[in-house]
Amino acid sequence: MNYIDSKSLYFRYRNSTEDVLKNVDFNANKGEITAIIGESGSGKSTLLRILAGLEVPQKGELAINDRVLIDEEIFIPVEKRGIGMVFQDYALFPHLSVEKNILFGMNKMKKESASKRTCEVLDLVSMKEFIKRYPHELSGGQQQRVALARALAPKPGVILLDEPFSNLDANLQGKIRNELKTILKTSGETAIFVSHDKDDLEIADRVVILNKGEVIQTGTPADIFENPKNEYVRHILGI
Ligand SMILES: Nc1ncnc2c1ncn2[C@@H]1O[C@H](COP(=O)(O)OP(=O)(O)OP(=O)(O)O)[C@@H](O)[C@H]1O
Repeated sequence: MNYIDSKSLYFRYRNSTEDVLKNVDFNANKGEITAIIGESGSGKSTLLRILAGLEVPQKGELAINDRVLIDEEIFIPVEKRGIGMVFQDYALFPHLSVEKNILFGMNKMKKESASKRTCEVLDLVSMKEFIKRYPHELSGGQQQRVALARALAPKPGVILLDEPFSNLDANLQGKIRNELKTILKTSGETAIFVSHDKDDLEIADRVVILNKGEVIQTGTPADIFENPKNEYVRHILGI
């Protein structure tokens, strides 16, 4: 069975008459990086929000590591899923230092272990010397790494990233992309990220292409580049 296993997800926003996700099956293997890619409005962020527990699908099933999070009877809310999240704007607490931002997510852990883990994750993202700084004293790329460290700190098993590269300038994007891959692979987390940029696919083990709320194609980046299913996929890949 897949580490993340979802079946027939349907989702519609409350004030809308249209399904934003239609019959979406989404799977991911343990320790792999999956990219969700598609045009603006195709439902990428909505799918990520459903995996996180921030939105409730009208229909469908979701299990992570054999634990049912959504089915006809069960809905496990966001705070009980233990999933790490990194949002577009990094969402660091501005009034807390880097250290306190990271400790925040480990409030149930013993102080000593939490401090040790904070150093460990800051080391992983090469930000150890910034431990006492505040978010406004960091560049966009550094804030992104702190946000990543915060999400990784409790060892969540699954980490979700919404457009992790979109706020960085083009020069930085390539560098951070490769760093992110190394960090995620070192941590062993199963990672899902949303993107609209085909260049981001180079760090993915698997790709899921969405169009108008439907999964059009899934596979390794090489598979998809070699055998694009239709014109839409070609368009997304820029080929
Ligand atoms: N809160 C909301 N209420 C109603 N409709 C919404 C809401 N949020 C998003 N939508 C609609 O749902 C659809 C999918 O949105 P979503 O944000 O998931 O797309 P996306 O692929 O992530 O887009 P982008 O690349 O622009 O971020 C869009 O048509 C959008 O207008």
